[in-house]
Amino acid sequence: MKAVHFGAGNIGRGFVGVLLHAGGYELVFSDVAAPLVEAINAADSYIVHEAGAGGQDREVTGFRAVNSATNPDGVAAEVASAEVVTTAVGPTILKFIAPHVLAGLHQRPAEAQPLQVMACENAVGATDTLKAEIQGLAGPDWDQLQHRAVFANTAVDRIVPGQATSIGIDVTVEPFYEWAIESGPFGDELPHIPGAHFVEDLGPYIERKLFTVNTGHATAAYLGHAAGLDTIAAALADPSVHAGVQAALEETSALLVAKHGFSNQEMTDYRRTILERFRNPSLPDTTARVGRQPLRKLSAAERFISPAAQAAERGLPVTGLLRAIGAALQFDLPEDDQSVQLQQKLTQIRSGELTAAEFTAAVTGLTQEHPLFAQVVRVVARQTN
Ligand SMILES: NC(=O)c1ccc[n+]([C@@H]2O[C@H](COP(=O)([O-])OP(=O)(O)OC[C@H]3O[C@@H](n4cnc5c(N)ncnc54)[C@H](O)[C@@H]3O)[C@@H](O)[C@H]2O)c1
Ligand SMILES: O=P(O)(O)OC[C@@H](O)[C@@H](O)[C@H](O)[C@H](O)CO
Repeated sequence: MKAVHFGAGNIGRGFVGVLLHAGGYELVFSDVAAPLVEAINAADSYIVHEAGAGGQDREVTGFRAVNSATNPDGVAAEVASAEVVTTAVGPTILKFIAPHVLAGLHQRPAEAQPLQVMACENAVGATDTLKAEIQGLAGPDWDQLQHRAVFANTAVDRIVPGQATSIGIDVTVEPFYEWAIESGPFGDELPHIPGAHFVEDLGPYIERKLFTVNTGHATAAYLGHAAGLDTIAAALADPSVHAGVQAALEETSALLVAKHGFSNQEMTDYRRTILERFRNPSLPDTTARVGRQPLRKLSAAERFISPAAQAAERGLPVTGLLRAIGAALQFDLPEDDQSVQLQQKLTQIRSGELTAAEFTAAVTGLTQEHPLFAQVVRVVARQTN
């Protein structure tokens, strides 16, 4: 059995790769970073260090890497003969993966078992996004190709911070992980991934993950950064940041209870576990990494606006989420392109070239009629006065 995994970065090697290896798949990483591809091909094994209570070292073997920028034909051939394709590249990169999967489907024998495709990104319906990109590129050929693959959405959870270059392709991760995968698309042929759990309805799982782990994480990052703190652990040790994270998460929990029927106790326990994970002293994680790409994080389907919009529609409180959104606007990091773009837009508001309402509509996708719109406009106006 072979799995092609796009994106040999932190979560690719430290989570998806290690579980696919444990499931018995031969691993083919595909990436565009030439030094990384070379380093993977120069190694016979790498170690995933689980840092923290109960953590173990796990060895991954049986892998190689193909550079999709310089060898797209090689990647297509690997996809054509694989059982599984996974991605961990970031939701905005999926459109660049689509041509490679499509080329592989073209070459795949029509009688082969359908390729099992799963995008492992922090986004609702990431595999659907990838499928739509592939289908769009295929055009009329899709009628004939669509039977050659099945597409399942997933929710992945494991904190994998930025890695020290000194450890090569080894990866330091937290011991905790969760991988929930939609079962329906596979019929009786589930992929063999030990530790993953297959669920009929992924909706509650992905929203609970994105609106708790990622909302809490991003709130800690933005409030922490605004307070001049560089690590997530330091941010959570600050009473004001901690209170801000608690407030935002109590609001998203209230939404998840109302929408998906989780119990209050379940959500209290889930939040407690997550805060302990964020504080893991063995896992240095930075406000820069967790806050990366603030424009993505402030977009409509993401960890702040989506839960806040849904809460506002139900008349639930959003004060904590609005404070987090205000802190996100202060994320000013020259090495992060989206932070630079965000600060440029805020400068345009200060100079009168853009209004707070125009900014809110463009960045969050909210319309003027939405019950959250005016509240976000006020936050933006406060940050730019
Ligand atoms: N790190 C985490 O804690 C974590 C946890 C859960 C989910 N995720 C999600 O996993 C995804 C990846 O995050 P990460 O932290 O591993 O990032 P990362 O930057 O460490 O890894 C991304 C990799 O994708 C590669 N890449 C970029 N463009 C590519 C392309 N066109 N083709 C192939 N490879 C390409 C990059 O070179 C890099 O190696 C994101 O969607 C993230 O939200 C991350
Ligand atoms: O990867 P992002 O940029 O969507 O979010 C940053 C972190 O919150 C994220 O990578 C978490 O570490 C991860 O989602 C934990 O499962």
